[in-house]
Formats: sequence, structure tokens, C-alpha cells
Amino acid sequence: MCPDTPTPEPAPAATGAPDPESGREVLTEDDIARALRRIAHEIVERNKGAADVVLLGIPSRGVELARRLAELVSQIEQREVRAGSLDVTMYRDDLRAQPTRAPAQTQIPAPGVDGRVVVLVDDVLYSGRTVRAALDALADYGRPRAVRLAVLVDRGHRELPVRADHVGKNLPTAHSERVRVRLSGFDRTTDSVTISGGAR
Ligand SMILES: O=P(O)(O)OC[C@H]1O[C@H](OP(=O)(O)OP(=O)(O)O)[C@H](O)[C@@H]1O
Ligand SMILES: O=c1cc[nH]c(=O)[nH]1
Repeated sequence: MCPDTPTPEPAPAATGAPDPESGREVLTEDDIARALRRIAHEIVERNKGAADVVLLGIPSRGVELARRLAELVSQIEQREVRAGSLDVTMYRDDLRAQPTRAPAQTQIPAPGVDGRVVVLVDDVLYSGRTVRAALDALADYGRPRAVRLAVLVDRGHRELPVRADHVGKNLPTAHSERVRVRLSGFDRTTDSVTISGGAR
């Protein structure tokens, strides 16, 4: 090497390298907040208010999303709109095929679901099997006037005739990919949606 040749910089430390666990971010905290605000407005518009609306989140992260949506709808309508949770574990059609899961909590806000508009809320819609199980679970608590579905992400690949009424983001994905939703309060990190895996 000629004496004037600058010493090569050391190879950069491996910072910023994609972490295969965390995946590629497709929705930021702001995107999620905007999507939830839009869905809240859609719910109010669709129901001409929110007098009869009950939001039920499907564990796990659907519960946190339902809580946030109820807060937003309450702000828009200047009246309290309540959120609860609906566990679907024992109603799943893949109960035996999956590792054992501990049932989560079902909490139906008074005065129940009879005659009301129930908005089921989940983070990801994929095969549609969780939603099918939720419809079965809900039937044990009464007969809503209507049941609607709000999801933060619809990633496609339905296996059942299920369609969401309110979608934060339609996300075309490969079967082999995994969509992960992280929510502050639940995951103790900032809100994000990431995609990981898939064919290289
Ligand atoms: O449309 P599907 O194919 O049923 O998939 C969507 C469901 O999968 C995820 O739940 P998961 O079972 O991973 O549990 P989690 O909510 O505790 O993460 C997600 O939260 C939805 O509830
Ligand atoms: O990618 C997926 C599939 C099902 N459920 C999720 O949360 N993510």
C-alpha cells in the first residue's frame, strides 16, 4: 500500500442490520393512530351515532384496540361507549391441532348484547377462523341486532366467508409471512405493525 493511501475505515459495526425477529415495519405508531381514528368515524357514521354500539375485543390485542376505539367513539359522540372482551379459545375449530392455550377473559359490558350492534375488534384478519369462533362465542351471550367486524390489518388468505366492515390497512402478504402487531400498554413498546419471514 502506498504511504499516502488512507487507512481503510474499519467495517461498520453490525448496527441497523434487519432483525429477523422484528421484521419490516409496515405501519408506524402514527399510521395506527390515524387508522383507528378513521375506523372510529366509520363506526359512528355506519350506526348513525353510537347509542347501541358495544365494542368487543378478541384477545389478546383486539381487547386493547377495542378499548382505544371505544375511547375515540366516545370522544366523537360525547357519550360513553363501552368496550369489553370476548374469548374464543374454546370455540376454535383447531383446538386440538394447536398447542394448549389458556382461555382469556370474556367481559361483556352491561346491559349485554341483546338487540345491540356488536363490533368485534381484532388486530389481524387472516384465515377468518378466529372470527368464526367469535361468532359462536357471542351467541352464548345473546342475540345482537347486528354484528360487525373491525380489524387493524387484513392480510388476506381467507379460508372462510368472512369479511371485515372496517379495515385499518389491507396488507397483501405471502402465506409464509407473519404479521405482528405490537401495542403500547400491551407489549410495553411503541405501536407498530411488522411483517417478517416469507420467501427470500
Ligand atoms: O384469521 P385467523 O387465521 O384466525 O388469524 C387471526 C388471529 O390470529 C392472531 O391471533 P393469535 O391466535 O396469534 O393469538 P394472539 O391474538 O394472542 O396473538 C390474531 O390476533 C387474530 O386473532
Ligand atoms: O400473520 C399472522 C397470522 C395470524 N395472526 C397474526 O397475528 N399474524
